[in-house]
Amino acid sequence: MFLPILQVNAEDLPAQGIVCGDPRRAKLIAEKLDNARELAFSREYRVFVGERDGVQMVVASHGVGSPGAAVCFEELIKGGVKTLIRVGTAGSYTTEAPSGSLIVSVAAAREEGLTRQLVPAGFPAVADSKIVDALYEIASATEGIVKKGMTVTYDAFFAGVLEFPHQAYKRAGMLAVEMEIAALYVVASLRGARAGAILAIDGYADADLANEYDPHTETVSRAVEKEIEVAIQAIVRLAKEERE
Ligand SMILES: O=P(O)(O)O[C@H]1O[C@H](CO)[C@@H](O)[C@H]1O
Ligand SMILES: O=c1cc[nH]c(=O)[nH]1
Repeated sequence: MFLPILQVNAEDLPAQGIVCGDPRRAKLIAEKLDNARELAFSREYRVFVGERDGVQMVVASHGVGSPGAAVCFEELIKGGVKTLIRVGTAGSYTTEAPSGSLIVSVAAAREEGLTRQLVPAGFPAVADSKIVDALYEIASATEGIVKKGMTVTYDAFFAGVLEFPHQAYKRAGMLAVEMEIAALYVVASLRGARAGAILAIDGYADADLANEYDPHTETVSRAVEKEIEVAIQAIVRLAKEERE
């Protein structure tokens, strides 16, 4: 089966993989695998396959925002991918998770437009608990701050004239905001796949992003490197558990 948007043959896809927003990050992840090869680079979707410790995995970029990302998730799952981990960046809601921290998302508030076109408002966007456990356990063995909790998926990045709901979500104890996890969790639930996500914090969500956003600092790069390795190891562990 040919997947027309990713421009990939389903036969080339293994049963598990990693997704991320940035096509350059997809290349960075693929470079950490053995026998990596690029399958396609169409629109924002750059797709590689490679392996670690005998476990094959796909690595695909999904771009910025839930609608485009959902197209990637849908086609990967249609192509036979059953386990997906998002490796992303996010703005923090708490001083306990400053820039460079890692967050494992157990569930996401559906503050985006895509999933309301797929499921009723009460449908939860939740991670697979085995993926959460694997990510959290592996990440906790690394140096630095690692937290596990709920995150928010929001469409708008730069503020307009309306208030963002960040203060309310902060008071409700949510950890961070990004733009695609709710889509990933809902699409995975609907299509019978399992998903999880790990995020590198690149600043505070209530900062003036138009002036202060910088995801390219040394601190963030180190956290992204770390979360990539955590996600690869989690994929290997989960695939090996499946085989047993
Ligand atoms: O680093 P990625 O995976 O792109 O994730 C975050 O960064 C982008 C915003 O700059 C959004 O896609 C957001 O979800
Ligand atoms: O969506 C995002 C991603 C990174 N940092 C943010 O503040 N927001």
